[in-house]
Amino acid sequence: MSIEISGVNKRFGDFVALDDVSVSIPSGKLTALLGPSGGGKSTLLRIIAGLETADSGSVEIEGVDATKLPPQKRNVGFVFQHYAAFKHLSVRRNVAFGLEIRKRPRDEIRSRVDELLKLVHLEQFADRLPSQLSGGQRQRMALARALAVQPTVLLLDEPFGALDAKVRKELRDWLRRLHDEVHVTTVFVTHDQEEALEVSDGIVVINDGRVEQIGTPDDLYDRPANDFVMRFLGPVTTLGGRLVRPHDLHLHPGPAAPDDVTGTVTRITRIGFEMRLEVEVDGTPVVVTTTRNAFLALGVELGSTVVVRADPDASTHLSTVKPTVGASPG
Ligand SMILES: Nc1ncnc2c1ncn2[C@@H]1O[C@H](COP(=O)(O)OP(=O)(O)OP(=O)(O)O)[C@@H](O)[C@H]1O
Repeated sequence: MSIEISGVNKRFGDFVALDDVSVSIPSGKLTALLGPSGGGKSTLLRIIAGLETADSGSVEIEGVDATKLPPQKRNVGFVFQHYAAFKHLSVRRNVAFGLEIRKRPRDEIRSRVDELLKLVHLEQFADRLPSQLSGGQRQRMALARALAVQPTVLLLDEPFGALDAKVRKELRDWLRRLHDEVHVTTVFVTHDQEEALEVSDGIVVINDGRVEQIGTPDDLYDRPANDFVMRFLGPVTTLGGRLVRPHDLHLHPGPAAPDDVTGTVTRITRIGFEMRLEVEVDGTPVVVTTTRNAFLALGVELGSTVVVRADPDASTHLSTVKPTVGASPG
């Protein structure tokens, strides 16, 4: 294990930001800290970086007790959402900065920076100023700069948070490919479940200062530990007091077997290749998503009576809150 966080507590005044957090983050992997805003993700990342100190507990990085080490002695690279570049320095000089202050030989700096600019696909922009780059290019420059000094650990705090959806998605694919090339232990903070599911090897779900679950994207999606994780990781709907994913529900034309749940189709929406149907069951709307072909084969329309059945392999959770209209999130 590369980063061992044990029993970390952090308060800001009376407010408990982290409550007895213990997490093992494996070497060479891309790990997401995922959770809602204010849950404590950034605080945990900053404690790993040494930018914040824990009230109690310890942080070990590659076998070294880093709990009391200042940030510069932890050998971590850091990239924030709003990256502070040196405005008057070229992209090349920005990337070279860490190597220059470490007084590395000029030739070494040049070849290392060339290599990094190639890695982040910014070779042709080496002589531009940061202001002449797009937001996505600037974040790539920030990553190159953080990687320049060969950190043991790369820490990214919502690195693509300020970018528009399309660029975010491109950069997320790019980060995954970059990681497959360099394999540096990387921890990144995100509140976007899709980003975490798509990019990471492992996910730590953090909410209200506590770890809700740790696992692979598949573990979390298919076997959520509780209804919070189930809700946070993808769309859910409620059927018979249990949370279930709308795509794990199937509709069948009647008549029903004795145990079947029947309802009336009250809404039909087409979302791209998918169909989203609301079926009112005992006065509560249940959301079912299906493919367009399956929908057409079913031959239902508004007002049709249908049977709603959950896939026998579906993961479900007892709902601890009152059913709400529609699926959430997404
Ligand atoms: N320096 C500070 N002083 C006081 N409160 C703080 C400080 N830093 C963070 N907090 C509080 O601690 C809580 C956790 O903040 P943190 O930034 O870790 O959350 P987060 O999960 O990263 O959320 P976000 O995605 O919004 O950044 C928040 O309620 C925040 O207001």
